[in-house]
Amino acid sequence: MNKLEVSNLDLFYGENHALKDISINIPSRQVTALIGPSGCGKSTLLRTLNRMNDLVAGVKITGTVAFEGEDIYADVDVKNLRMRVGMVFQKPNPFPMSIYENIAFGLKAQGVKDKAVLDKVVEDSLRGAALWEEVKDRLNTPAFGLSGGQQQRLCIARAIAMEPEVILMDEPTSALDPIATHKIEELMDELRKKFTIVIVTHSMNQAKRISDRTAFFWMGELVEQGETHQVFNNPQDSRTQGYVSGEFG
Ligand SMILES: Nc1ncnc2c1ncn2[C@@H]1O[C@H](COP(=O)(O)OP(=O)(O)OP(=O)(O)O)[C@@H](O)[C@H]1O
Repeated sequence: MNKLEVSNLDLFYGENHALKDISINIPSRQVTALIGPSGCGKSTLLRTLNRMNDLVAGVKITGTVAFEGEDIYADVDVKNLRMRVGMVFQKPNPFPMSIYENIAFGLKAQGVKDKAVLDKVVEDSLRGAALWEEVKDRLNTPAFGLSGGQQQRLCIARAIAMEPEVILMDEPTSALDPIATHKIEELMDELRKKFTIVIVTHSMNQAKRISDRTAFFWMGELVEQGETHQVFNNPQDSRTQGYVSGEFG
């Protein structure tokens, strides 16, 4: 089943035609990787999936993005959409508060006050992000005291706490060292059991290691998409072939 279906999507930043007639299906509970050279539109596409581009002045979008069959650019509650389609950014961005409060923040904003409920969500989310064991004895200390890799897992835990259906990840490991990157990649195997994941990555090895499907972008076009092993081992388009073999990009 497809969680998201993008059809004939065009996006302009003013005069810049950044996405050209994109159609792509994102299957449930799989990891879909978006790859391609810098500026080809990967992050732009990612941001259209929960309407983050709405925040950019002068953006024009045509085509449809259906989430569970419903067009998210029609009359939808955008706040609710962003809860169901969460996001993890390139640079870890914990809130300037304790580890506990980082996770509890979203629920508290929704009016949840019961300490037992909050405690459980905090623990479950930190376990889900493979961070619990490292932080369980210092939940009330500032999140900024964590390492970069731990901060990124905290941001994943914060996303999980809202029980999203989809998690969008924009180069989530590009600011991390290889060991922290490895931890996040290991975590993906657990996350894909519960969530649909779309990840932008510059690392072809990362896409190969963690994704089920890969889509290759080139100058705003979606050139090729398919099962990851097929896109890397038997690309159909010469531009994909050139990119995955490291000839350019
Ligand atoms: N907020 C914005 N306002 C105007 N133009 C933008 C904005 N964000 C991206 N663009 C332009 O849209 C095009 C696609 O950019 P995008 O960031 O989606 O590419 P990308 O493939 O994610 O690149 P990178 O790998 O470098 O992050 C580029 O020409 C970029 O300059």
